Amino acid sequence: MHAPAELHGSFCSVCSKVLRPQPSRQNLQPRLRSHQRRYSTKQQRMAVCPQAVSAPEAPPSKAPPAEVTIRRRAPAGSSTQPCGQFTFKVPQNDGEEPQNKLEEIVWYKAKEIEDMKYIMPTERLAVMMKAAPPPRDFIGALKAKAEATGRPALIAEVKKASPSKGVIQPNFDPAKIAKAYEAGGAACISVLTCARYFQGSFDNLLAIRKAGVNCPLLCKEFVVEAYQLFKARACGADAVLLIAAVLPNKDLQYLMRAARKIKLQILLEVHSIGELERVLQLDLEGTMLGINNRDLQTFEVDLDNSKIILSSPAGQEAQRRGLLFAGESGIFTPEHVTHAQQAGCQAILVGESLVKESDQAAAVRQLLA
Ligand SMILES: O=C(O)c1ccccc1NCC(=O)[C@H](O)[C@H](O)COP(=O)(O)O
Repeated sequence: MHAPAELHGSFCSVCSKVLRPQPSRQNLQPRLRSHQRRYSTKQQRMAVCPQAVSAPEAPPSKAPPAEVTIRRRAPAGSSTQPCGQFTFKVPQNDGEEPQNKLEEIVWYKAKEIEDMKYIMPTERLAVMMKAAPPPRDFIGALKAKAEATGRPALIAEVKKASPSKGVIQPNFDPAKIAKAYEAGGAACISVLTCARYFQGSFDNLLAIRKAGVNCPLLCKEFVVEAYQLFKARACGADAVLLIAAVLPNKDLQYLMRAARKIKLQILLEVHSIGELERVLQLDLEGTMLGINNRDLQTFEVDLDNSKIILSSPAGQEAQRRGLLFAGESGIFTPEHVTHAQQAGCQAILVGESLVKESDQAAAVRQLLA
């Protein structure tokens, strides 16, 4: 099978976007601005992207709302990267340390994706994707459950370990856990696929889908490239997580379009008002929003985060537009579920409090009581 037309072409090794040959000066501006955001000095930008040498500086945009910036790391190895008609010089940032855990994870992803592509080139993945079972309506399942029960619908997470808690469930059988969640009344299942930081895997996604779990599946990954979307769909995912703190709007827009092409729905995660304001500028078709109560830099959980964000003008605007919200992280009790509901969430995403129990079906029933 051929990848969708838009996905043909070479990826820029610096910003992971598809590069089209000979862009006009006008089309160059958004990409330039994205590089300018990532590399603070002109000197750094020129080292990274030769286009920046010949093109004029982008005009300063309106002051952005305060939000987390995760820097993208250049691939290790050669100082030049061939990329279609272009050759990019990449900074040799050996010895530079990530500023926080999220940045560390995102930097590691570049290397991980390189290895994944070596093991399974995109062409083979495309064949596997074609053979995958048809996608199910993730957002529809949440809406239907919330309407039927009058309570937030549950996305129950298959999560063995996390950077903040270490191993949460040593007795980890992903398909068994997913079946228990379904039996307990979960509307959807989230599957962490990140191996290094969560001891997850894409094989877990595949195993859960093959075990006959009917709930739609979310691939919980730190997506920075379209390759990961193909992998998610090939392994039976119905939706995929995109994190606003990790991706600037240009990258989000591109990945969202790529996801729609392969019929993956999107859970777009924000954790600040600034991020919500920013993502509301995007085309959000086939997308629901998640509000993470966990600060992904400090790991601190504040259940009021959903309320603060949803009661802001941007939160009100999103609700007027009929967008579905999930409250994520730190939900342990039925009172916490009510708290999320009162904040305006029609769904909740819960991992630790359910997965650590030996009877996960009972844990789901108790949480939703
Ligand atoms: O869970 C973490 O420690 C973590 C650290 C860094 C980035 C992401 C992290 N978690 C991903 C999630 O968003 C949670 O797994 C999910 O919201 C469920 O949270 P919880 O119910 O608190 O397990």
